[in-house]
Amino acid sequence: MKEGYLLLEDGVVFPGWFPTEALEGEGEVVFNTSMTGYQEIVTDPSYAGQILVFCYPQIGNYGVNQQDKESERLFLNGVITGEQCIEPSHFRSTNTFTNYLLSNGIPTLTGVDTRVLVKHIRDHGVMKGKLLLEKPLQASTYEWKDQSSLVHDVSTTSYQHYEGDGAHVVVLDFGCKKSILHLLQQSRLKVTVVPYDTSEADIRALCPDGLVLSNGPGDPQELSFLFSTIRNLVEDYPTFGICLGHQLLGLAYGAKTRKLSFGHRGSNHPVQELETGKVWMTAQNHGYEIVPETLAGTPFHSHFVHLHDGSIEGMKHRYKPITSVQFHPEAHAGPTDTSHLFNGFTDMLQKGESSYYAIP
Ligand SMILES: NC(=O)CC[C@H](N)C(=O)O
Repeated sequence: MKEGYLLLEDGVVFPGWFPTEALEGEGEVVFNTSMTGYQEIVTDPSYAGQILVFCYPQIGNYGVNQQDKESERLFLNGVITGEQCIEPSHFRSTNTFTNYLLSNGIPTLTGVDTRVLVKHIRDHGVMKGKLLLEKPLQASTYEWKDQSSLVHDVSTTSYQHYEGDGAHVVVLDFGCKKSILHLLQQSRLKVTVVPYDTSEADIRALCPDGLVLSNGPGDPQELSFLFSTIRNLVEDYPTFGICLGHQLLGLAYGAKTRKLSFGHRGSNHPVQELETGKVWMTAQNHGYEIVPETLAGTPFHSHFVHLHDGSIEGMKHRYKPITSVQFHPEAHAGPTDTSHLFNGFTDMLQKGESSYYAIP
């Protein structure tokens, strides 16, 4: 153990400990309220460039394993916890959480008063932070860089093909979680994952029956060079957008996005489905939202809303088979209550667009 510090961009310092190996790091400091699922969370590529604070005080109790990762590499820039378990207990565990992070080059600070830290972020909004070995100087003496090209760093660089005997779905990979691909494969779909900047002509050449716009890190507005490609494609193919994919759909049709003060990251976010009035518990990990008023000029209806702050959590095209969710129906980590949305999409691909019902 070695003393270490989190310095926030606003100058506030949180002391803690670097366990075994002291790696420094920097990134946007965000928090997740999930009590379990830490391995799925740290392997979600949407956290690229961020320092993640776990609200739940004790992390690592059941170790890490070969099955629960959402990507092969870890893309986040740091992890902050109250306490990390060094003697995990689970029949599948192959390593401690701490060693898993460090062997993947991820800085981690523990022994931090995460309750005060999370309250600070809730009051002042997410901001950049640095994990430092030496007692920090004034925040203004450091350089605070903006992150860019995050999607470029996490997307596949070549086509990935997965055989299946059903319809063919092409996944635009902005940082796709593995469990999204698993759910598509479970429906026996043939799946092709393509780099996020694949041209419209190349995607059409794959003769898809449908498209998935995946989750991914960073500000969706940075991908403005893709908006016309996305719009042209989704006009012709049934599409399901997830999280970043949902935001890109909105932007492609002229809606606007903005940053939430402290984001939605956790496994117990209630959303209401407006057509039925039903409330679902969902897994979430996003820092941006579609500005509700700007949906008015688009052919989309808001389909789900967040019950904490009324933000848009899903939308549906008025007459084309295009739907999207801001939350994560694939869960991992989190509740699987909305996994039926995948079946809705895959059924539509198998049975044809006529099975899509528009909102009157
Ligand atoms: N999980 C995601 O796809 C996140 C989308 C986007 N990067 C956001 O933070 O809002």
